[in-house]
Amino acid sequence: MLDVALCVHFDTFQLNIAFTAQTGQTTILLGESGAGKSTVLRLLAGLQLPEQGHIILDNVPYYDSTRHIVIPPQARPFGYVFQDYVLFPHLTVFENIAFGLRAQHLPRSIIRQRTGEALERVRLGELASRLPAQLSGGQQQRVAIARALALRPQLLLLDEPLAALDVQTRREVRQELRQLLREIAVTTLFVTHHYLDGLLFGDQILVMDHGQLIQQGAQRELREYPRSTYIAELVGVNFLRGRIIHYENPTTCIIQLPHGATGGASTTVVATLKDRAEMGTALPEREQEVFVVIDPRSITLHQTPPEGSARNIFQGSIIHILQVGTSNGSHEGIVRVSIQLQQSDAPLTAEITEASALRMGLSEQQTIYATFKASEANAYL
Ligand SMILES: Nc1ncnc2c1ncn2[C@@H]1O[C@H](COP(=O)(O)OP(=O)(O)OP(=O)(O)O)[C@@H](O)[C@H]1O
Repeated sequence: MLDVALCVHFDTFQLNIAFTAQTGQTTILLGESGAGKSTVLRLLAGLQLPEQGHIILDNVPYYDSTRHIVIPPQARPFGYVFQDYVLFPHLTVFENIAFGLRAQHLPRSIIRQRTGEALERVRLGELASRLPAQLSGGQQQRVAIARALALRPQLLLLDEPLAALDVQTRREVRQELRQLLREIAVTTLFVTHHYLDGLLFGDQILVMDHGQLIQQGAQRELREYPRSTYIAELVGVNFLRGRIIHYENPTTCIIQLPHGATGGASTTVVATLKDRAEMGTALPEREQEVFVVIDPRSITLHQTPPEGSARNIFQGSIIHILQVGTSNGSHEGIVRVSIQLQQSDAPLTAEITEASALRMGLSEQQTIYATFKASEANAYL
């Protein structure tokens, strides 16, 4: 197991993070630029020293402030793949990969064997004598990974491994990398600001903001129970906060949304306490603050005041309409329609098919009604 606790500060930036990861698991470190993700990798690699904490991998301490243990970077069995790969331009692919092994003064036969293995592992055997400038971005990334793997690391640190690639290559390399990480089964910490990477790679996702861990869990937990607007935006769901003012029955409650900063009138949402309905968890007190999540696919749009069974009806105007590709398993185009609600400051986003958007003739600034059922609004503590 990897057991990490790190504390450091620079001027006004304070980093404070603790987590564990199972051996062989990939952990995604997700956060905006400046959240402190690369600092965590540098601290782990020993390129920077924390002020306090510990780094313990499979019961071996590499840093422990209370026991005064500081193992230097070169003695840590950690492979580090930098964001821009940092390949030596004058060395061939083979020599780039062999570099770390040569630095360890290993016998030539061992260097040849391990470099060969790493080349095969990333399927670059045929390009061994090329220079980095003669490789595509995706191939350069594989050289950087092979260089780390040749050292047989027990922990792999990947800093935004897909960031330097264009969109198309990124898509292809993402799949390749996923396969590779599965095959090598080395404990991996994968830094990214792309939620999609988290979805594909992460056994667990750690979300960082301003040097702190703001949520931790599997992707499903983040999507179903986001604990901040930032996470909800990353995973693409609607997120509201409010107070329970009334219970209609033990699982359905009415939630008062706060008055918005720009003076929007407060309003209410009828929601379901999903955990209570499914797992019988305790009933939150009245006046208790809760979060509410609504999947954008559960929101229906209407041009005129709707009639029907939906308990939640909001009027608003369309802020923007965004094409987001096709839905799973179908070739139908999907659009996300963001609405500024009249009754509240919270925006609401609906995901509908392109065909329905066209049929309704949706355009920005247009007045629209959004509805969703109480059973589609999930409230949780
Ligand atoms: N050695 C240092 N001295 C002073 N400030 C630093 C140092 N290293 C990092 N910082 C600051 O710490 C904060 C976190 O930086 P870090 O590079 O870890 O963020 P990040 O989440 O990896 O962002 P990005 O994705 O842009 O690389 C930033 O505000 C940065 O300016």
